[in-house]
Amino acid sequence: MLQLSEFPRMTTLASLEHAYELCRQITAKYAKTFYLGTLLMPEAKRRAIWAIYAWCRRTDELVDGPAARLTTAKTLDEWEAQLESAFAGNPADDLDVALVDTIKQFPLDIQPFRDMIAGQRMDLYRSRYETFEDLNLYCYRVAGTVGLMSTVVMGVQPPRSTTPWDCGQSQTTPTEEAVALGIANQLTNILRDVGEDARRGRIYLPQEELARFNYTEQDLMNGVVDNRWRELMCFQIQRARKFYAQAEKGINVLSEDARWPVWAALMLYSKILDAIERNQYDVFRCRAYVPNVRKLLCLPTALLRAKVL
Ligand SMILES: CC(C)=CCC/C(C)=C/CC/C(C)=C/CC/C(C)=C/[C@@H]1[C@@H](COP(=O)(O)OP(=O)(O)O)[C@]1(C)CC/C=C(\C)CC/C=C(\C)CCC=C(C)C
Ligand SMILES: Nc1ncnc2c1ncn2[C@@H]1O[C@H](COP(=O)(O)OP(=O)(O)OP(=O)(O)O)[C@@H](O)[C@H]1O
Ligand SMILES: [Mn+2]
Repeated sequence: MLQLSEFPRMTTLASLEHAYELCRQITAKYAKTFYLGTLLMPEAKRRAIWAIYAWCRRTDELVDGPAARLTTAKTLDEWEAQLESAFAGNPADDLDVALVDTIKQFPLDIQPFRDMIAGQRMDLYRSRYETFEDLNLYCYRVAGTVGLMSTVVMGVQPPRSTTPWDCGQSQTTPTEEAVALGIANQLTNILRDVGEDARRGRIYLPQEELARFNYTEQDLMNGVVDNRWRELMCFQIQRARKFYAQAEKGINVLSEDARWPVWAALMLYSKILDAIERNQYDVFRCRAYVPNVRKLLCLPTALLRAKVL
């Protein structure tokens, strides 16, 4: 379990190489889309993203994984204490060895990590969201934060269009765009998993919006796909796309070597929305996914966008 031991450590921790390898394996296993993106990055950044991914995944698993029913507020407090230790340079386990190294290599701020834990706390106590404002806060916490963490690792660089006399000016980090991509991804994830989540008692779609489209919780539980549902989904998809569009504007401010992976991740994840439309919004009976060939076919376009946009 994730409990911090009160006793001095008796076992030795993994080597740095092994710790990063474990993080790589977790990313490759759980997130094919993001893993593909990380393979397009230089080694040092890629390893750091794997370490962050492994930490985010572990945080998510506490409330979403197979042992989630054992998770209490205290578990999350202990997890936060373990995070504080990592930021103080003390790894509590093998995966933390990589995280501690990543924290040394990149100027990461602890706040987005804390905010993500706060997002998982919401999942522990909350299963309904009244307005989009409420849902937006949840999305910032569980996913916008990933954008903030990743941006620090990827770094910024002035866009190519910058005139020579601008050189040397400090580049502002595209914080809002990074958060927007996290939110876009999370909204996509919510739309794809609507049926699965409802069966687990969680409804992320704002209550206010269900009511506006005259679609009830009971309809959701029964997987009703009719005009009310299609119009509701169409509205949700348009909103997610606005967040993707906002995120796109920040990509050319990132370091050149990060632009291709981020374009790739953005394009691949947003294609899940296209898949939902192709399935005529029936997220209850058909899982919306992007086939591997389609993912690969996206890569040259993503590269082109990274080079010219
Ligand atoms: C290529 C790259 C830089 C990727 C970042 C990878 C990373 C560190 C991901 C962490 C994801 C994670 C485990 C988050 C925990 C909470 C959670 C589950 C969020 C959902 C992710 C989906 O993951 P999952 O594997 O569960 O998906 P499936 O359900 O299995 O399909 C989320 C949807 C959120 C993911 C959010 C991001 C990856 C943020 C992206 C933003 C950036 C990389 C910033 C880019 C910068 C600019 C300026 C645009
Ligand atoms: N190329 C595919 N062919 C057939 N089924 C697929 C394919 N991709 C995904 N699926 C189905 O969707 C499930 C999970 O897909 P999902 O889209 O979450 O992929 P993933 O591997 O978790 O990567 P990511 O979430 O990062 O896109 C698979 O277990 C499978 O049922
Ligand atoms: Mn997945």
